[in-house]
Amino acid sequence: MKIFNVSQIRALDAHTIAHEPITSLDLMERAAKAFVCWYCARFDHQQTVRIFCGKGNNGGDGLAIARLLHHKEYLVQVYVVDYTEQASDDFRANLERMPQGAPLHFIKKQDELPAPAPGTILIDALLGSGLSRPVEGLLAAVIRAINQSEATVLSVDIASGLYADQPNGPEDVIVQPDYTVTFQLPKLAFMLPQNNRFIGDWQVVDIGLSADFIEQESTPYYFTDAAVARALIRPRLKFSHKGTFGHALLIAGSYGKMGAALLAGSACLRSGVGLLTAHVPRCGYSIVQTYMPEAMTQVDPHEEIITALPALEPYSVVGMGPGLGKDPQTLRVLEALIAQAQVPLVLDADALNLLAENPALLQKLPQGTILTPHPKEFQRLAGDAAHDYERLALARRFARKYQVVLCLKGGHTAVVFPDGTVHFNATGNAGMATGGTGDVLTGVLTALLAQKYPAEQAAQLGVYQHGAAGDRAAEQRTQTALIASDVVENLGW
Ligand SMILES: NC(=O)C1=CN([C@@H]2O[C@H](COP(=O)(O)OP(=O)(O)OC[C@H]3O[C@@H](n4cnc5c(N)ncnc54)[C@H](O)[C@@H]3O)[C@@H](O)[C@H]2O)[C@@H](O)CC1
Ligand SMILES: [K+]
Repeated sequence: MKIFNVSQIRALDAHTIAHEPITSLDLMERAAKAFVCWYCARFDHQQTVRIFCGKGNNGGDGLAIARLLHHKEYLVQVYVVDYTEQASDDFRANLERMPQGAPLHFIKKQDELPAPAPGTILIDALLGSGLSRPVEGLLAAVIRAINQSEATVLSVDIASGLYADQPNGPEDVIVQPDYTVTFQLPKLAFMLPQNNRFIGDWQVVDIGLSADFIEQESTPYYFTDAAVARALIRPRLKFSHKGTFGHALLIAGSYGKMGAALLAGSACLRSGVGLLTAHVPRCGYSIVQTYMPEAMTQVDPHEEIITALPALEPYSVVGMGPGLGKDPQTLRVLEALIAQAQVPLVLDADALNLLAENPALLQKLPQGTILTPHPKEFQRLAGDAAHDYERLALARRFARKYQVVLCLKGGHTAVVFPDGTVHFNATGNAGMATGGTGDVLTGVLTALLAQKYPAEQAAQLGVYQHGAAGDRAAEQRTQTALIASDVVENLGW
């Protein structure tokens, strides 16, 4: 799925209106119906709905939603926030369509706001993607009141006050919804952690905007949902043998951190690899042999850390990083690996920290390398960013410059390709913010590269499946109780 900026969204609306063709008013009606369909599947007639409308097209949506819910005999109260003389044509048209007897109120001053009523649902249709400046005055007062109420808050298209494709200021007044129901395509703002409070649980509803336009319009931003991920999966053919699925080498672990090697190794085994060899310090020998009988174990000469690179000939991919530590001898191994590898690499955790401390190595990374930093590791690699939009720009430059695939881990992990395109991931949950889940991801990616998935697709599919396994694990155990080995147990596609 593509993610468009605001001017592309406007062009998409205009193209649909001109070429379907459809009037903008009918398109608004379609959007309102899609919202109402989503709403009626979740909320019953008992709950009063208060709909707050601005005077642009987002407000027009709100009026149309109010009319449709009123006809369905929901208990609707409509509040038009009358902060300006100007109003969009489709807002006016929907105001005229408002049925006689529908409870319609105009708010011109803050003291005309309704008193909070527990148990109501608030629909926020004040401002949508047309936001062009910080919210002030009466609108800001209404947004503050919405945020202070204890009601369930639903934003139409996007939270009022939130920019769809650029950073807000720290003082901006923005609705904090429980849900955002957005039209046709997700917005870039939904992908970024800094907007956490202003998104809620977001859902896309289809309003039939031009598929041709969406297909042809180019964008650097994409969303990897179930359909995209499914299309990436390669079937395991009947006459395949273990050689078909590659032989992975995993260099991981140190004294006290063998768990990281086990998590990465077991995830690799559960992700379809043909053969796995784990290269671990001597202290890890019986640990690995006992916990992962399916893996072969190669021991390092050193008791506690990795100090030697094994011969690379047998392997179709090398994963390095989980639980390594940053000993200078381990750095030598990373240098040798980067110099000698003729196969793709997955570098994670301390391998990334070693890279950050020795940036000359970045230039030498082999084609098809995948790096999997969390935000702190990325900061060490690429430097500071003032906000998430800047971090994203930094990530795109970094991936282009070093021709690597970057998995910037987070709520919607950003998989950045060497061409600078960004593929945000749909799956995963906050239960996965716990030690070891990153090691699991390293194992999954290593297995996919072993199976000859190109690095871009390995990263996109691996990140998706890792998150999907985490979602299944959270369903079984709750997010609170989820641990990294539950993610391994739930891998599989
Ligand atoms: N164009 C279309 O065909 C469709 C538009 N739709 C809706 O239309 C929305 C976009 O509508 P608009 O472009 O009319 O814009 P909005 O409804 O988001 O905003 C209305 C107007 O408010 C003004 N404004 C911007 N920032 C402001 C601020 N901080 N304080 C006060 N006023 C401010 C601007 O002049 C803007 O045009 C979408 O989010 C969506 O909800 C949907 O009906 C689907 C179809
Ligand atoms: K809104």
